[in-house]
Formats: sequence, structure tokens, C-alpha cells
Amino acid sequence: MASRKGSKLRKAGYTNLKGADSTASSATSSSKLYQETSIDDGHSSPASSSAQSKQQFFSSDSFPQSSKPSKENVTVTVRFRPLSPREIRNGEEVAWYADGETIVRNENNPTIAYAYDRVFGPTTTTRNVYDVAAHQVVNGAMEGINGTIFAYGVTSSGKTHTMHGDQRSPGIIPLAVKDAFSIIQETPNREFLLRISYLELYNEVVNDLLNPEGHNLRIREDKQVCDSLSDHLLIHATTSLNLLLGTMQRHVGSTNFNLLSSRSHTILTLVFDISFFSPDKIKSEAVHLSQLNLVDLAGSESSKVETSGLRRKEGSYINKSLLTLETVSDTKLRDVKASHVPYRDSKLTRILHSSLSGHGRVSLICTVTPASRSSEETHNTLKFGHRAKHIEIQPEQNKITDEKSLIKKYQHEIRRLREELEQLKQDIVPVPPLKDMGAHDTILLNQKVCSKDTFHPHLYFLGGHFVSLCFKNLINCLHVPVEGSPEIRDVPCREEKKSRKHGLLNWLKPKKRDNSSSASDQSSVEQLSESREDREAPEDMETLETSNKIIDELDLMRVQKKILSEGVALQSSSLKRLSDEAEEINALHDGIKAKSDQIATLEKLTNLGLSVLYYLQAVAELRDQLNEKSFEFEVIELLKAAENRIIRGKLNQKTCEREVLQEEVRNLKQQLSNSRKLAQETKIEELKWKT
Ligand SMILES: Nc1ncnc2c1ncn2[C@@H]1O[C@H](COP(=O)(O)OP(=O)(O)OP(=O)(O)O)[C@@H](O)[C@H]1O
Repeated sequence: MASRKGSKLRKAGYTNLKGADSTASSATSSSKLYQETSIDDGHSSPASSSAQSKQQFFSSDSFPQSSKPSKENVTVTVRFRPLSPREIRNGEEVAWYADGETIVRNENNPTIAYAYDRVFGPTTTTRNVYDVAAHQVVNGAMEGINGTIFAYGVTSSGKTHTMHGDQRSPGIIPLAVKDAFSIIQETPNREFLLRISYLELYNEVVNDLLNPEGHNLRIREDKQVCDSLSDHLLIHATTSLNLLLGTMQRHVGSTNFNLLSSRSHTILTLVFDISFFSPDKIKSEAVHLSQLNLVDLAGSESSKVETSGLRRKEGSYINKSLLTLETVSDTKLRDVKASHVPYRDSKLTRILHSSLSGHGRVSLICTVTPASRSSEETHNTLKFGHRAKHIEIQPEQNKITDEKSLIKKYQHEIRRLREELEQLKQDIVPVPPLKDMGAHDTILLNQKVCSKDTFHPHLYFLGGHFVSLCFKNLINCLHVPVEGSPEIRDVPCREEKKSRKHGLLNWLKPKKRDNSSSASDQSSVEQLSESREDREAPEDMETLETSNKIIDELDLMRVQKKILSEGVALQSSSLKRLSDEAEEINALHDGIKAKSDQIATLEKLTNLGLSVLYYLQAVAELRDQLNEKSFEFEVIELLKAAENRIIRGKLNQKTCEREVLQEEVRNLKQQLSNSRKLAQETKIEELKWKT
């Protein structure tokens, strides 16, 4: 018995798994597996097609592919979690195990086995899972192909652990954000604008996890996004991850299986506006818009195990939406071009409509527990994953027109600002180059974009190279010397000194300036001045020249005054902008502080959670005892009732017998009185005779 249990634990991944070769051999020994896996022959496996598609979509760094997209399958992977200490304490058996790298097998009936693109044992890290199941989808999204990554499984099977993770083991979401930023840094031929939104679906109500006031949002049918869902421009991976603290607002609750069970589905969406450049990097060629959805589904569960009304209600909403997701995928499986796919039956599928339409990549990570207690539910997960594996998709890049592109809008705005800058440079003074704006400076003003149609002129960053390309110019454009600063104090006297030295003021006068470039103006004027200085002026000309000089100086001062007042106006507007931004930064600091407080509280709660866990266990034990007692009580009640029934029956019988006896007594009495009467009458007759 002990050795059998030991072998089960080994199979659950506590020791090493069987290798890929043994997978093949085990596959040949399983007739059921043949049936399950033979279907794969007719379809390109996602793992193999991934290599092919990688070639197609990732071979070129700069240009979107225009050839017909190839077919792929949904990528399906299975991740086992280890048995929890509680399950081990409760003597849970291993019901399912990873047999090699692609097979999941049933412990009690080894002929039941399923094949997937990859099966991860309980010791696999999330990084490994990311590399196989997510990296390609993230990469594709940054090429303009929509992508969706789901974590699907029963409650407490490890979905949140896989998608969110923790500090020691970051999940798919933080890894994807980090990966996206690395790709931005490493891809000089594309510009990116990266936005993020984060929503939860709780009891069919959509809430914005990045905005506490965003409650019960409506889904916009045209774009499968929600009205007034906030989205945030991202600059920095760490800042983005701070935003993800939005998770803390997610609905969680304690269930029989999981103390912190997610009671809602969450969808984190990264939206990429991508602008591809031609090889000479002069012209931007195509604009793409893609979405990467990272979906942490709430756990499917059996409603019979939950006793509380709220949990049962949540469970039924969760199950309904998961069922719709399954129906949608099954419909797609039957007929990719099916005319009616029931997307509208749940908000989950309505929101993910465009991602599930077959033109974006989909990766399904089925999380499972080996525990026998959830064996049936795990089997359902495995069956769903296995069906989903055969859904065909045709990933396509999502081209959009320039007008719809936010990045284009920003590029135009920056171009306009550049021109303004040039104009200003000509009108004012040469602006010294900014020293501190390195090519990879990233500046974050974590600004909420209220509406995608509104352009915010004081915008923010777009990844390293975009900053170097555009933001720097934007800053240059806004760079005006501050009043009283050495620059502005020095400029007029420098100019004056220079002019005096050269005896030349006319070139500064707008009216007298010709249209050629200022540089050539300056050199020709300098030559002229020098030739004038060299000349011996006649005395009568001197007075005229002095008065001309005074007029010129007056003109110059007027021009300088105008320039200065424009400079001051510009400066005060940029000061105002800066102070607005400072306020935003302060607000951000406050937000960060609030989040840190929340983390501290959560840590406390986690500690508290452990004691609550023991308390809950004690309560559960007490509840079990109580259940047993009430069962005993019910049995005693039933026995008593039965006894009562028997006694009542006997009583009825006795009553009947008594009534019969009473009747007999009555009859006898009647007979007696009759015979007495007869005797008396006989006596009277006798007496009559005698007399
Ligand atoms: N691969 C793993 N390795 C180690 N621990 C894991 C793993 N997967 C899950 N766990 C642990 O199992 C417990 C349940 O996991 P998690 O909360 O992620 O499940 P879930 O599927 O999201 O549950 P629910 O649907 O109820 O929210 C957690 O304590 C988590 O840390």
C-alpha cells in the first residue's frame, strides 16, 4: 500500500517524470490514447506550427508580412500543481499524473490518457510555462496579431498562481509586460504606443480594476470594449506592474477548497499601436493595432460543495460563463465559419469576441490538481483542453488606417511641434541641445487617457527609441529659457554686444530681413559690417549713422520685447503644465503610498489568514461533527416516530377490541333483560293460572 502511494507521489511529479521517449512507448500501449491522440495527425500541432508561424511572423523585424496567413491550432498546455500540505494530510490520492512531456494519464485507469502541446509537472516554474505557452503570443501581439492567453481549471488548481504569481515566482502577466518592454527596446524599426486596461467580471457585472469608480460598465458591441473603461499609457515595466496592484480590488472569497479563491474572471488587456518603418527608417509604412488579453478565469466548481448562498450564486455565474466559453469553442471546433456562435450568451465571450474570432492566437493553459477529490472536475478540464486543441485559427495582422491610429496622431502632433520649434528657433535664439535626454530616457507621467479621440499635448513616452525620436523633440520644442535665468538674461546683452561689436542691427529687423537662411544672412551681414567698419566714414555721414543706429536700437528693443513677452507667455504655460504634472506625480506618489499601505495590510491579512485558516479548519471539523450529530439526531427522531406509529396502531387495535367487547356486553345485557322479562311474564302467567 505504502509503495503504491509512493509511486503515485512520484507520478505526481515529486520525483522526475518519464521522458519523452517513454511517452511514445506509453502512447503505443494505450488504445484509448490512440483514439484521443490520433486526431492530432490531421491537424498541425500548435507546437510544430509555432515554429512555422514564427518563421513567417517573426523573420522580419521591420515589415509586416503581406502573404496569406498560415493555419495554426490553439496552443493547449496543462500545468499540474503539487498536492497541497492539507491534501497530503487528508491522505488525498493522486488521480492524474504527467506521463512525459505531452501526456496526462489517469492513475486508476491508465487507458484514459490525453495528449497536449506540453504538459508541465508540479515542479515546473512559471518562467518555463511562459516560454512555451505565452512568449509566442506576446511576440505576435507586438507584430500586430491579437493574442489571448487563458488560465482555465477548477477552483484551487493554480490559475492565479500561473497568471499573477507572487514576488518569488512572477506569473504570466508580469512576465508578459516585462517581455513586451524588452521587445520594444530591442526593435528599432517599430514604434510602439502601449496602453493597458484591466477589468473583472463578477456575477456578470464588469468592473474596472484600475479605477475604483468604474463599476458596472457597459460593453460596447462595436469594439468589444467597455464604456468608460480606463486605459493607461505605459512607459516602464515596473510602473505597469504597479498598476497591476489593481488585482487587490478583485473579488476573492473563501471556498471549501481555496481560502483566497477568485470569485471573478479578470482580463488584463495590453493594446499595442505599432508603427512599422521602412528599412531606411525615414517613412513610417504601416500601422497596426493589436490586443493581448491575459485572462485569469474564476474556477469552475461543483455547486453542490458550496453551502453559502453568496458562494453558490457566484459559482452559478462562474459556471454559466465558462459553459458559454466551452460552447463557443465547441461551435468553432465543429465549424470555424459557423454563422451562429453564441458569443452573446455571456459577457466573458462578448468581451473576448474579437480575440476568439479565429484571427488571433490563443493559448489555453489548463491548470490541474492531481488530487483524487477533484478527479472528476480535472477530467472535465482535460477534456475541454483536448477539444480546444483542435480548433483551427488563422492569425492575421490587424492593419488599421492612419486616422484610427493613436500613434499616428501623436506622430503628427510631434511633427507639428517640431515645425513650431524650427519656427521658434528662427524667431528667437538658437536653443542649446538638451543635455539630459539620453536616447533611452524614459519619462513617465502616468497619465490617464480619458478618451482615445482626445489628444493630450503634454504626452508621455513611447518606449526607448520613440522617446529618442519624438519626445526629445517635444521637450526641445517646449524648451524656452526661464525669465531671470542666465540664458534669458544673457541673450539680449549677448545679442546687443554682438550687434554693437559688428555695428550691425539691420539683420535683426524683420522688415529688413531677406528670406534666405539666417546663417547666410548672418555671414553676409558680418562681412558687410566688417567692410563698413574698415571704411573711413565722412563726418556728415556720422550724425546720420548715429541717428540711424538709435532708430535701429529702438527697433531692436521693440522686437526683443515682443520676443521676450512671447517667451514669457510660453514659459508660463509650460510652467503651468509642469506644475500640473508635478501635481500628477504627487498624486502618483500618494497612490504608490496607498498601495504600499495596502500591501502591508495584505501582508498582515496573509498572516492573519494563516490563523484564520486554522480557525476555519477547526470550524470545518466542528461542522462535520455537528453534521454527524444532527444525522444521529435525525435517525433517533425517525425511530421515535416509527415507534409512535406502532404504538398508535396498537392503541387503535385495542380501542376496536374494546368497542367489540362493549357491544357484546350490551348484547348480553339485552339478552339478560329479555330473559328476565320473559321469566317475570312466565311467573305472572303461572300466578294467573294458580289463582
Ligand atoms: N504550480 C504551483 N506550485 C506551487 N503552488 C501552487 C501551484 N499552483 C497553485 N499553487 C498553490 O495552490 C493554491 C491555490 O492556487 P490558486 O489560488 O492559484 O488557484 P486558482 O485556480 O486561482 O483558484 P480559484 O479558482 O479558487 O481562484 C495557492 O496556495 C497556490 O500558491
